[in-house]
Amino acid sequence: MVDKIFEKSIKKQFEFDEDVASVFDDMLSRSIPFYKQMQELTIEFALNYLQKDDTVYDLGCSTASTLIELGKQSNFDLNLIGIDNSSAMLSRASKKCKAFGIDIKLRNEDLLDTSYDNAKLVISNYTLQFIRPLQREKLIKKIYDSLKEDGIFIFSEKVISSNKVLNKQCIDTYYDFKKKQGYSEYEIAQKREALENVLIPYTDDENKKMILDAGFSHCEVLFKWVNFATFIAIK
Ligand SMILES: C[S@@+](CC[C@H](N)C(=O)[O-])C[C@H]1O[C@@H](n2cnc3c(N)ncnc32)[C@H](O)[C@@H]1O
Ligand SMILES: O=C(O)C(=O)C[C@]1(C(=O)O)C=C[C@@H](O)C=C1
Repeated sequence: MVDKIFEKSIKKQFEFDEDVASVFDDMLSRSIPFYKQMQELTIEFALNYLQKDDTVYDLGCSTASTLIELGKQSNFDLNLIGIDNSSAMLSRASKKCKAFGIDIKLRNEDLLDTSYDNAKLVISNYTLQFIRPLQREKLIKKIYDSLKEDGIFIFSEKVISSNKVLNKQCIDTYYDFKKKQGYSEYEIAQKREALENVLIPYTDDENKKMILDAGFSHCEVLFKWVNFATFIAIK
């Protein structure tokens, strides 16, 4: 279904409810520049590290697109686990898993309250930005602790620049991208307002610092378009 959520006046903050879930795949493909390419890179790099029966978590898996694609592209069995606290997202994820015949354990849990064990790889694309900063640091530590010794964490985030002028240019360029994807100025403004204080982006350096502070030995940017970045961290 086509994303028309912000065509009408919205009075509440952004949430991953039934309305958003029903258009989510279209929303992501039109709101995140190079979303498909970022997902392909996530999978390509994931497969560099994975072996038969490894455990992979996708934190904030939404409709399970990434795990389904990973399951399709892997030549061996993996223990795939998707976690999300939106039942609307997970009911779509479950239908897609059945349709594609991919075995994924879907867990309806809050990322902050659950535990992850024996992970070889943790993926979290465009989800940490929705976790409050103090909780976010704790979550990263939990991810670090859950990873095996040679574990990998791949994550993507909307980012900001610490240079005010450049930051404004990045936001303008992003809104031009959205206009080219068919979103009106009104829809863009409405969504910006709904996301205020809900989506809290860090700079690239803040993301890297948070990762290294948690104990990871290495972190770098794998892919970046203006204000959207994919990082890889090595335990
Ligand atoms: C932008 S979407 C992620 C997109 C997805 N990773 C992908 O690449 O298709 C963010 C997801 O995180 C979930 N989420 C946000 N906060 C959460 C939390 N505290 N616990 C569990 N899931 C959460 C939302 O329900 C939503 O499905
Ligand atoms: O549309 C925006 O302004 C965005 O920031 C895109 C974004 C994201 O980065 O997660 C915001 C909310 C939706 O989950 C989909 C995409």
